Amino acid sequence: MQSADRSSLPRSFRLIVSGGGTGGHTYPALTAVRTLRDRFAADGGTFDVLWIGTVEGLEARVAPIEGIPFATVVTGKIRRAANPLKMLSLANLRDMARVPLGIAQARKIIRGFAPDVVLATGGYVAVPAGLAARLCRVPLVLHEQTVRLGLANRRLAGSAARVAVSSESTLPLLPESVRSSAVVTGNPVRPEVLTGHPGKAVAALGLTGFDRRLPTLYVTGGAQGAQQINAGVGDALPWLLERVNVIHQCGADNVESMRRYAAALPDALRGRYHLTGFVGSELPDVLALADVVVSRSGAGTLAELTALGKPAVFVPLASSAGGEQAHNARHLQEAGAAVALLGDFTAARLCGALEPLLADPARRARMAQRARALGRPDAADRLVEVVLSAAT
Ligand SMILES: CC(=O)N[C@H]1[C@@H](OP(=O)(O)OP(=O)(O)OC[C@H]2O[C@@H](n3ccc(=O)[nH]c3=O)[C@H](O)[C@@H]2O)O[C@H](CO)[C@@H](O)[C@@H]1O
Repeated sequence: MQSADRSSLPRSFRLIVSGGGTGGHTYPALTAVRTLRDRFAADGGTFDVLWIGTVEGLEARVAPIEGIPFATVVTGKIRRAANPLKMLSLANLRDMARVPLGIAQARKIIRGFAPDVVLATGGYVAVPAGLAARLCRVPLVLHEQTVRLGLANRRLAGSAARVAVSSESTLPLLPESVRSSAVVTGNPVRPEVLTGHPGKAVAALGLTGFDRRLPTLYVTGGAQGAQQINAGVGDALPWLLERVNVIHQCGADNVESMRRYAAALPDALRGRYHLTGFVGSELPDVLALADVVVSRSGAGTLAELTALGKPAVFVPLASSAGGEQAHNARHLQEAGAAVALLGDFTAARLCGALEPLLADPARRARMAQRARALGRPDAADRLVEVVLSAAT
């Protein structure tokens, strides 16, 4: 894939970025900030940035680690319901009432910082920040990770100067008024995710019991872990560990319950199983070590696995907005880039999907190649071009 054409940079640029809650919204924002920072540093220009997030979102932990100044606003979590009347629950009404306060807080922050552009990457916090950008007449750029616009971006689309989307298939789904300003950038992936080293994962995680003659499977349920995947993998462990080493990211709250599966394993197999709540800075190395991945099909994970070219078995979260994860998984399956386990998930179905992949390295290689063809390693460059071009 061709890399994005680079425009010449202004002498200085001030950006407010807002988005977060989960990794899916936080990491694209972080990657865009880092990309701009690097480009201005290389060019000798000045780049100032401020992140507007919530106290409880992942962004509140990520921004300080990266040295990004961080300001908080309150916001409301709007809970979806099939019946519109149920949207008027007490919790929703209380949360909706918090949005105007969040807008007022964000407006004050934007006035004080005077950014050239506000970039919003979704999540509840993006709503007050995006609406305040419009009130302050600052150009607003939206980035959407998923195929269908998320709730926050749907609310903000009418206020945006530019909308950056991750997939061509999003374009026909956009409101007509937004389509003309939309650009397909892809979903930015943190660069370090692409440069992991298998040997470092072995050393960092102490995988001394792994049998290096066998392939390695990485199981991930997203940052919180997925109980559905955990139960299926737990039941399948004796079968799996005869054929593959397993790194299982199960969510911090699920480690104790998963330990009982490990305890029941024969001694000969136990060393091939590594259980962890969350994979932190060693994620790139774990991905590099993995020959096959079993995962939820959230947009962030998908962007990473396609950029790397990893054969995957997806177990979509059935309750994701508009069935978005099932749509993602199906899309990759149709391209021959993954297997999608839609509907009931059982250990037997998981083993059935994995068996041909574990047994046949050539089959894995073909799937990896098709996955890589869907990856967009230059998405961050493309997104920052859109951000820079939105400045008036
Ligand atoms: C439950 C829900 O609403 N999920 C949505 C959420 O996904 P969510 O943020 O939960 O999941 P994503 O797959 O988008 O991103 C997860 C990110 O966390 C990282 N990670 C995960 C586990 C771990 O141990 N360490 C780690 O670093 C992954 O590598 C990835 O970068 O936002 C996505 C993007 O809008 C949507 O597509 C998902 O449907």
